[in-house]
Amino acid sequence: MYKYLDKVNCPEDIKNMTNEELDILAKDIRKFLVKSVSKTGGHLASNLGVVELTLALHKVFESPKDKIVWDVGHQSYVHKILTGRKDSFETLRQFEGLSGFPKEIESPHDIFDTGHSSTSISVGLGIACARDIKKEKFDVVSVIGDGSITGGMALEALNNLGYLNTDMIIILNDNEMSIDKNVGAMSRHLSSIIRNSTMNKVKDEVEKIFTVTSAGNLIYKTASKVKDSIVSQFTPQQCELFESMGIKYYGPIDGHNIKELIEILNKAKKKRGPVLLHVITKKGKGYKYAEEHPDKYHGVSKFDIKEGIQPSNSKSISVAVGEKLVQMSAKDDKIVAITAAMPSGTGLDLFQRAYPERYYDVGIAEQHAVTFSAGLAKEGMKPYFAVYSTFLQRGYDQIIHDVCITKKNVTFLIDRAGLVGNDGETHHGMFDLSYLNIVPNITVMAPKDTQELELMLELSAELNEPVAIRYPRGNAYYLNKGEYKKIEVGKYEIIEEGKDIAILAIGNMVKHALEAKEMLLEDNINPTIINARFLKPMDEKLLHELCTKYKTIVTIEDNIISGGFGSRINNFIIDNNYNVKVENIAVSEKFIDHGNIDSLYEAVGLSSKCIASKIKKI
Ligand SMILES: Cc1ncc(C[n+]2csc(CCOP(=O)(O)OP(=O)(O)O)c2C)c(N)n1
Ligand SMILES: CC(=O)[C@@H](O)[C@H](O)COP(=O)(O)O
Ligand SMILES: [Mg+2]
Repeated sequence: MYKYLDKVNCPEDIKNMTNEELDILAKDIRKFLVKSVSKTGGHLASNLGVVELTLALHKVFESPKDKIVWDVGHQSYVHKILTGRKDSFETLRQFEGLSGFPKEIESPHDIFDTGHSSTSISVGLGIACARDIKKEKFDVVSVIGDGSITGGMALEALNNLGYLNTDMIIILNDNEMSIDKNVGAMSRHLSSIIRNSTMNKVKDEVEKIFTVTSAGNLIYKTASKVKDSIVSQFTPQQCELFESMGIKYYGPIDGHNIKELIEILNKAKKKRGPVLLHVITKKGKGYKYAEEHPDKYHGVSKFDIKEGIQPSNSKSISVAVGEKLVQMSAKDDKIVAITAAMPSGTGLDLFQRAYPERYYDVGIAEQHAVTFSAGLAKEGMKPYFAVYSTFLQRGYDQIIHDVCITKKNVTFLIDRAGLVGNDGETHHGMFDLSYLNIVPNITVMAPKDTQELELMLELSAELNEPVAIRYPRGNAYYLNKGEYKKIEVGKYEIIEEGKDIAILAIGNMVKHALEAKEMLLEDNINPTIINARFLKPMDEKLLHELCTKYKTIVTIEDNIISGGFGSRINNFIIDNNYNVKVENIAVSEKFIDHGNIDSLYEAVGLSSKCIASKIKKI
């Protein structure tokens, strides 16, 4: 099956391989990646794009003495294959299996845990500065994509790096893609460099002349000589973007030419001060479907290699949100939609197609997205910022400072709220109920199912204040339980009457509570099930009734236990001196690993079975 891959178990195994052997190994690795990820799911296109780059890095540098820091880290599978973890790939992103991101606990070669984008230059600079204080000698390389470098943190780090003039190398892996097509002025500038580069110009001339005359050899040597000038003289090319910050720019460099990469990296090692290598790669390289659709093959579930990803007939909650927002926008031309580089993930790609003039993809820039939305609201627009819960953490100060203090009319569509599963601790949206609980002036709601989510979207359109609607990752689902009519702010819903115990479940935990009730009925326990639609404002009237009528109150939330929905109910009970027993069922105060969502719910005690057994114990 593989010519060389079976002999490679650590970076030392490739040190003496020739470029031709490395090219064959690259083919092996691509075959392995497609085969393995098609079985487990994971990030495919980004990894296919960095095979030669990763081989060259491990050929030239001595990891882990030299530090290679991967930005986001979704493209670190090749790095993991080369550093002794090839045989664990069938456990990729599974519960207690290999992580899909760099993990310090997994290998000394994983220098720093990543998952959120744009952190690698800050990390690299910190490591390099510590190295210099300790007067140690090793190289620091941060590998960052053209999408991730648009993140504010990366620009802050570049500014500081140029100022400190620290010895470190930045590899800008430019495939002109974020998850979807990359956006922004930086991306446009970098693409213009690629288009105008001598590398491409020479290539075009050679191809043009080569096809016209038979003097191919002569012209071919000329071309390689010109291309070599970037490599041999290693003179920084003009790129104001970085040079103006004191960062020496070299590029564009062919990110699939191992020979060129190794030569350039060896030269970069010898340079003093900050060096940026602009490496051009193709996202999805080597697998036809991924080359043609790098966005669809960015993050994949299991698929058939021959057929490729087949369209699924189930609709995601995000698509339902996108459809509803499009529908609402037909009647309200003040609605504008904002995403931070996640149009397809949040369903806003539907909005972009319907109302391109009222749609903004700001790049991987959540802080900017929040305050940009506040600016839009200032002038009477009705901005909807759709963002994953975990990534909204990046814009937390902006939520307080720019939206809530002056009650700007911004609605946050918080997608991937709660545990997300295979992406693990850097991606679980398990803090938003807590981090919003303490912010004044914002209404926070969570629907029991997708139909109620649409009703909440309709309600948000009538409100003129900060609003957040949080909903989980996954396919649209419909409980057909309880009522589905216009929602009143702060009103919970009694879904099923019972006795002795009142269960207040919020958001997707209503479904788990109803399933748990089915199990409890077998033990003659018949709890009342309340759909606590709002983290805040609370339904105080109903809470007073519940605390008078029931001896035990149970709260359930797909969120960390500290400071979330349950703690809000606890405060109500304490503040009103009710003598009721309270049980908060939530994610305990620790970070939760990756794994499929059902095994995680089981592990943290949020599965309906765990809920039922906890309530039985009460
Ligand atoms: C703060 C943050 N926002 C959004 C994401 C989601 N995300 C993961 S990878 C990615 C695109 C990264 O593009 P690029 O850096 O160019 O890497 P490529 O996949 O093209 O190699 C995005 C937006 C994230 N990981 N972190
Ligand atoms: C690496 C990254 O942050 C994204 O690719 C993320 O993994 C997408 O998550 P979903 O699969 O939930 O859209
Ligand atoms: Mg990219």
